Amino acid sequence: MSQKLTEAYPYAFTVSYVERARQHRWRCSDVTFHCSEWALCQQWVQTIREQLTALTSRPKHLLVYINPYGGKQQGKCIYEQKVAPLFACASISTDVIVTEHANHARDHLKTEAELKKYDGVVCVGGDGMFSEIVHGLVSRTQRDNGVDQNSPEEKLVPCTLRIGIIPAGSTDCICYATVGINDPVTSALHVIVGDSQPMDVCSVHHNNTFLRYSVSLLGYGFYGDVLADSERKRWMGPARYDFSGFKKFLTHHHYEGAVSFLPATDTLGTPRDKTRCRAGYVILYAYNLLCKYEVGWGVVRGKFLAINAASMSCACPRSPKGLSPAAHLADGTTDLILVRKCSRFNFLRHLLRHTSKDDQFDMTFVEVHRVRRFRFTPRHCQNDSELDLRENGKQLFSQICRDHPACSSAYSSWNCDGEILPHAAIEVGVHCQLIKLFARGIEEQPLFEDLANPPCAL
Ligand SMILES: Nc1ncnc2c1ncn2[C@@H]1O[C@H](COP(=O)(O)OP(=O)(O)OP(=O)(O)O)[C@@H](O)[C@H]1O
Repeated sequence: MSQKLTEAYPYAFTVSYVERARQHRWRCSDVTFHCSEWALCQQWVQTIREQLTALTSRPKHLLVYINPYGGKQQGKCIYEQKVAPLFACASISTDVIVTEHANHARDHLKTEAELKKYDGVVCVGGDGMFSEIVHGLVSRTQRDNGVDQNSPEEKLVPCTLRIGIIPAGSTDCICYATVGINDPVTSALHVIVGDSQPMDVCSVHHNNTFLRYSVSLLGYGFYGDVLADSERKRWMGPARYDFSGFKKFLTHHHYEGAVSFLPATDTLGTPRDKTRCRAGYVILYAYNLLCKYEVGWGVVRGKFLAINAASMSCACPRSPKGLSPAAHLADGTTDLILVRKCSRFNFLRHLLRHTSKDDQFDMTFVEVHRVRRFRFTPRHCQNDSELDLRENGKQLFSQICRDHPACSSAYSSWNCDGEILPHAAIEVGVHCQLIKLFARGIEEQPLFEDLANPPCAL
């Protein structure tokens, strides 16, 4: 500003606001206003502050957990350099806990954390860290409300606190699927403006015992085998996923069993829709309303190369379409994808379609159902007690099975959001909108960005 103007307008204040950049990235920008009178300047500042304070959706106190070992071990640095200054600028106060061991955040949330003090919980880390927060928060909410998590039929109580993810992991799939990019500044800005994205959570039980929650992928067969194999090759770093994927593709194991499922009604669309779950997608009908239209359980028996349940698209930078491109984040359903035994060539065609425009479900050996609940029972050894694949029993059991001609590779493992489950026989129920994220879903890229997206002050 020229000196003349500065003399005429000596008082100034600066407003920080969110600006949209390319590929769903958000950035913080500033604009400075100049006034001729001090009183007028003060009036503006006070009015803007009052308006911002009146926005109840914006968090004022946050509990932050940082995993210092996630991804490239940059969590602490990312938070301190990129996120903390933005929270300070937006007058958000924080209590920060740097985790000291795995499950530190989960256990702290479950038992000690004074949740009433906060408007939300933020995790700085990857999908594993997010899963810890979900388990801690959901378990705590059920305990506080006297709900028994071990009962598969129990209706779980939704969590009131929203969860923010500051991506600092290796894959950051959940962040990618709910924001459209894994960028710490963008995620921090979604927290600051108080976005809210509800999300479904699947509960996984075995024999009336709670095992885990899942928000993205439950995979038996191919994806379970790849995870189990890659866990034994941690020393290889991220390359282990490619190595184990290739190895398991060549091994080409199939698994026999029965999948029973409760289909969702067609009012919720189908997994083969061309529409995608985007920001602003609203569930028009409450879960209870839909229940009375449910048809009965279906059963599919056979030999499967893969059984996958995708509660979200599972899109990530490696597979931009994801496992189930039309899956919704918060409609109370999961997309059950059954890949029957087929030739290696056909399985490869199916896998390759995840990276192309072609429909990966348009193949005779693939079927997909949008469901609310499902169960899987492996063909061999259907007695539940025999299905305990916990480490101690696993070696002995697989030895017995290998010795039995019909039982060679009878069991795979379930990959539950990147964790291996100890049982093959499981029962899964989807809990509609059990948690909320500081996100808004992936925004459509508008044709005329300036008109469609008015700026939003911090
Ligand atoms: N202080 C800690 N020391 C060791 N492990 C930790 C600590 N804090 C958290 N963890 C565990 O580290 C695991 C991996 O962390 P995180 O998800 O943040 O990173 P990542 O695995 O690199 O990323 P992604 O899950 O996106 O692939 C989590 O399962 C979490 O339980």
